Amino acid sequence: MEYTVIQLLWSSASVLFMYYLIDLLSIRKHTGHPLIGNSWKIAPRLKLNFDFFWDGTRLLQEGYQKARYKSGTFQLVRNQGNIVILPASLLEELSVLPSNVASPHGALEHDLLGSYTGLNLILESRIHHSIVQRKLTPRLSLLTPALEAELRFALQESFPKLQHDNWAEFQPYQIFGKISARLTALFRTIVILRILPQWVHPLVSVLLPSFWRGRHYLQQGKDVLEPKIRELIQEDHTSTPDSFDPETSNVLYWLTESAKGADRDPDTIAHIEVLLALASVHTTLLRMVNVLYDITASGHDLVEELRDEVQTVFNSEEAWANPGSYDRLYKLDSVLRESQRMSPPTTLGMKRLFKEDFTFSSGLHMSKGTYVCMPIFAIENDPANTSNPEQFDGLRNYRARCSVQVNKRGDASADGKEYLFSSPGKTVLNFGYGKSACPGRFFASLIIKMLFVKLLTEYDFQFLPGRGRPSNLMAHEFLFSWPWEKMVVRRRGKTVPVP
Ligand code: HEM
Repeated sequence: MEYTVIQLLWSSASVLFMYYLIDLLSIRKHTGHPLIGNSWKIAPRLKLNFDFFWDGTRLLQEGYQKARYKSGTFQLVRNQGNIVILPASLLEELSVLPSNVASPHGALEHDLLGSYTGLNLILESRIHHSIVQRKLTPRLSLLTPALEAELRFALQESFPKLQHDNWAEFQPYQIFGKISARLTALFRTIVILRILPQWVHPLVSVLLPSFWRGRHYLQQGKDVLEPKIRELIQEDHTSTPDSFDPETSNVLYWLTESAKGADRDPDTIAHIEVLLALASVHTTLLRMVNVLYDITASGHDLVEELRDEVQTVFNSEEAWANPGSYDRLYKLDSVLRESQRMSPPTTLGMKRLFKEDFTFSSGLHMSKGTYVCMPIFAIENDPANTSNPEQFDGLRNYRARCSVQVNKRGDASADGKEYLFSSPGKTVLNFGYGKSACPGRFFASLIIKMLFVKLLTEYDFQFLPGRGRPSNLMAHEFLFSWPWEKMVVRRRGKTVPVP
């Protein structure tokens, strides 16, 4: 009996040792790209993954600084496999590679642990991208009045008992994220699973409450949406592109209308609708919370400057009736972009999975199956690209935009558009770059501005006594705001008449 136990222990130890050796070999699989953060040469993947989880931003900065003067690439280790970080000089070439060579969705599915979170559907369908690009964005001005009404209602519900001059505690994340709170359960599953080795995912995922909550919300979403989708499929409607109809101007309607072939199925359409909410809600919520923190931390002068801008732009009933007025809030737009520079949803971007071998024009070779990305936070916050990067300067982009207009007066194309929140640039990659850049960025820009027009004109905000700007939390490359952080708010006495 004792002999059997010892034998069992030896066998288990041998299996673990073999696993460790194989793992160690696989860690060094992309020769030619230096491993960053690997002070201990025989560190197991679990430790290297944990280092990245805990200290990712610093490791990426370190790799970026070292790589700039060497081959330009470096490598980090995750449980899901190694990632190769490419230099910014390859941006143009990478961004035009077709998805059968370097797939953004292959990388995203890999990243978000698709099979455990239900996000693998993005690989099978492209409809979520085209809906936002072709149906939502062209209709933004038609949708603006309805969005304003929705926002007014939501704010009334959230801050119901505020009196002028009475400060009240509130939780920005909870209020801004009422609708999104349920879906963040999917994100929690991703973060927890990514700490653990890949082979334990099938077991651990089913033990995570967030996994079941995510599944439950996905199922709940589907249960609510499916009967309506079935009805829409049967009725075979077409929406009117140039007028707003509260019944038909919505994503569900557009999805049903556009879905063809295998996509034209209630389960698939409902799944896509829920995933779209996930793509949009978490990212916009993070921006709303962080812009409020950044504006409050900047102090009275910035707040007043933004209020003056709102007053100047929305100076008449016609201005309020014109959805394009939000596009003229250049100072607020600048704050949004600056806030996203300092606290982006992720510090890595331009993620691609190579589907076949490929050699860049520089001679850099990528073998099939290589996961690549760019250190977008490190690139944007390099002093060579942004002066005083550690300082939040809300009007930085506004001034840059104005100076382009002044210096290139007479050149109609020099409108400084490249400094707008929704404009990706070679060193500003938070929305991606090129043809696969986020199609929802114009919508995000509009709704965040709408919210801040209301907040700035109708409310005053402060941090709790003795507290400064709340810090964000980082896990791997992802940024999170503490959901229960509190601030104080009061209703303003004198307000711009907001409809
Ligand atoms: C501040 C808010 C947002 C940020 C920072 C953001 C960021 C991103 C990024 C980095 C990508 C990947 C681009 C690439 O592969 O190069 C992306 C894709 C996408 N985003 Fe956004 N996004 C935001 C808001 C939204 C909103 C509001 C919507 C929907 C209305 C949306 C819908 C999408 C869709 C459909 C994709 C494409 C996914 C795919 O191709 O599979 N996003 N976004």
